[in-house]
Amino acid sequence: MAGDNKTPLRVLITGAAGQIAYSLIPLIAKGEVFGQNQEIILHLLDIQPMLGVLNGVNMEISDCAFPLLRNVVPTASVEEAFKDIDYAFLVGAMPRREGMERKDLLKANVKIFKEQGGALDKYAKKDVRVLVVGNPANTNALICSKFAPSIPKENITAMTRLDQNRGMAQIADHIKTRVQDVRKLVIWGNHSNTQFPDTRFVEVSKDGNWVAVANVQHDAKWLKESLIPIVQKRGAEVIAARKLSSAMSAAQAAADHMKDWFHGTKKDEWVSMAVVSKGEYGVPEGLVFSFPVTVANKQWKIVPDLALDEFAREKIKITTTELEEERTEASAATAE
Ligand SMILES: NC(=O)c1ccc[n+]([C@@H]2O[C@H](COP(=O)([O-])OP(=O)(O)OC[C@H]3O[C@@H](n4cnc5c(N)ncnc54)[C@H](O)[C@@H]3O)[C@@H](O)[C@H]2O)c1
Ligand SMILES: O=C(O)CC[C@H](O)C(=O)O
Repeated sequence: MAGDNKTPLRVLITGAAGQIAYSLIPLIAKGEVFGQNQEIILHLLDIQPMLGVLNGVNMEISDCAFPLLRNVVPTASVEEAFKDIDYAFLVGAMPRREGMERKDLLKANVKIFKEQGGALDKYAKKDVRVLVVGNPANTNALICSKFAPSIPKENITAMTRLDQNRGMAQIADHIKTRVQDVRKLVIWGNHSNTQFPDTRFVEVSKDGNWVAVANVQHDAKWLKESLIPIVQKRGAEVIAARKLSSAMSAAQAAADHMKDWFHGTKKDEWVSMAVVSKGEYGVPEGLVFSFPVTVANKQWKIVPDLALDEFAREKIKITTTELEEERTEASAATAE
């Protein structure tokens, strides 16, 4: 039976009246993140002017009759939203629209994450695990963590899983296989167009064995050069086509990120998560940077000792520089 013998998890989604939340709520409520035996209490935060819309979303949640959903707390109160939460999806922030620069978002959005960092610190459980989705996600996570000193920095992560999923789907399509037969694509750095989708470790399942992509029929130049800008620019391409930021795929990626953090990664599987750097691979300490990780017992661990060639080092430097610049801008914006 759904939820047997388990205390319900309190799961917060911010930006709950928005596009991404609309796709994310059913994934969580159906047990696709925390499992089919785990009851959930959903905390749904949005801003006061959106409470009418949030009420409509809540009516639809009720009409879905989700067996695992014990309760819903729709609110515009930060205190009520963050109270005793176990997991948080911090989605609520302004998305970029056509014609806007990504940097336009930074000033407005980091202030939200300063406030929500404070709320995590004050109201959430001390072992709360947080995924920041709202852009600029890496730097928002850094700011959130700065204002939540009582929460372990390892517990505040940002999302680059959408970039990983995009890249894996592109590779599967290119070499004409199934996406589940591709693994170990690594996203390094920022969730932005400076990110480095690194295909050097990609493996493909062939006749029941995992083999290096180099050993299967593929176009090496496409894999090394063309895939990178395709993944880097995919978000902008979706905005141009939809006139709205990606939402269904972002929700799926958020669910994938949290599911792997909660349940752990499969043997020999790597996933990309933006996590606090302790200097790994020469990335300055404190930046929230996307690395390949494995997860066990709800703890992520950066995959160690991967060789970086000149090409990789150069790409990692570009995205590192952008994140350092964002950190400086965000610190100034949140000091105001
Ligand atoms: N990391 C990623 O891969 C990724 C992918 C797609 C989108 N995003 C980002 O996710 C964010 C949300 O996108 P969306 O399409 O859902 O946007 P949306 O505009 O549809 O929804 C955002 C919601 O957040 C709410 N909000 C604003 N300020 C808030 C606050 N202080 N507290 C709580 N809620 C607040 C808004 O009222 C709105 O309902 C954007 O910043 C977008 O750029 C990130
Ligand atoms: O604003 C952007 O360029 C990207 C929006 C979103 O993060 C995505 O990757 O789809």
